[in-house]
Amino acid sequence: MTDVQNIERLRRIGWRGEHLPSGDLRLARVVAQHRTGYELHDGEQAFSAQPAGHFLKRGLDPSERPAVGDFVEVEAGKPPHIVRVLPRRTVLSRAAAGERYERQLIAANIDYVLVLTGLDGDFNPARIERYLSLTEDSGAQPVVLLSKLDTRDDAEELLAALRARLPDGTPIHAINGKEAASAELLTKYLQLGDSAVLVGSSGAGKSTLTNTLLGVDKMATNTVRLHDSRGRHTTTHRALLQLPSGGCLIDTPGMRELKLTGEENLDLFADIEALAEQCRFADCGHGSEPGCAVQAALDSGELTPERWRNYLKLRDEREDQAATLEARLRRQRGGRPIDRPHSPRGKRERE
Ligand SMILES: Nc1nc2c(ncn2[C@@H]2O[C@H](COP(=O)(O)OP(=O)(O)OP(=O)(O)O)[C@@H](O)[C@H]2O)c(=O)[nH]1
Ligand SMILES: [Zn+2]
Repeated sequence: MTDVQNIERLRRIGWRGEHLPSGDLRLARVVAQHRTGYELHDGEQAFSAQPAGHFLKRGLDPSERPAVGDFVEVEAGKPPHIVRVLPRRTVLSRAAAGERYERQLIAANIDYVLVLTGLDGDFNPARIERYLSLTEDSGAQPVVLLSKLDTRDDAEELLAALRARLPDGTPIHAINGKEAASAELLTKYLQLGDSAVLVGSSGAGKSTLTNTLLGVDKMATNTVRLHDSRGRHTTTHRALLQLPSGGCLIDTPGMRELKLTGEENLDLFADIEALAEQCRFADCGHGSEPGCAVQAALDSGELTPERWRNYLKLRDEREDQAATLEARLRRQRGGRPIDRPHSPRGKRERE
């Protein structure tokens, strides 16, 4: 049973609701997801749990299953069972890699998405924009982190270029993830009751930074290892850790593919969309049409070709994904998938 005291402890690991579970149910947070089940924490102790049968139903949208960061109701038993996922404050998701369209939850109930990129060969502003587009609908605040500040002398220039490229007000911090003093400035995002998820490609320095923030080599020594049926090691999928500063940090494994879900607005590129609105032709292809505002901005240098290319790439991907999502939803509703009608092309002059 979860009582008022337990609620206070849960607040220390990010719980914001007023909800008290009924009867014998207990409230807990999902801290890790393994192939064989979940690891939960109730603010006092960790314990393992299995999802109730209804979460395993075929065809269930994966986003309806418990994910790291979720607050869940648990029924006592051996093992305990997760019976309900409580409404999420925020949620970060992506489309899973692979043929089939599937929305995959990265983390739930997070306040900040820490987008980590190394200032070494990993540095790639287009990838940062991709991460920021995914973050846009999450409800959480993105924070851009650049690690490996110690590895280059021209970091200031890279930073200035990135600041100019990203929307005003996007927090950007460059750090040496190996040094506590350098990572210290991140504790403002990691106070008691705060939750943050750390994302970035493999090798960006996520584990290094996590260890530095923990102050001990916890990831290396405390990584839960499970044997799968073939006897190989499988490490935890994702894990939520409480840091000395009080906040909870969700570390994610490097994600090779980060597809948009199709629901993004691409707010990051609102200025480009506004530009395109000013072209003489409503359906301007932004090639060699007369009166093209995009070409004019490219010519004047107001818009850089890299940013324009990345916008087109993300926009096309979003559109493809949105069409796939629509078809999938239609199939789920029992209807036949219908191709989206193509809009008639041809030049129409704006009124
Ligand atoms: N010089 C320097 N090296 C760093 C820094 N951060 C990480 N590294 C190094 O970069 C390499 C990769 O770091 P990891 O922390 O393992 O990267 P990761 O993001 O956890 O990678 P995955 O576990 O594959 O997702 C390691 O050799 C780290 O020592 C930094 O700020 N400065
Ligand atoms: Zn145009």
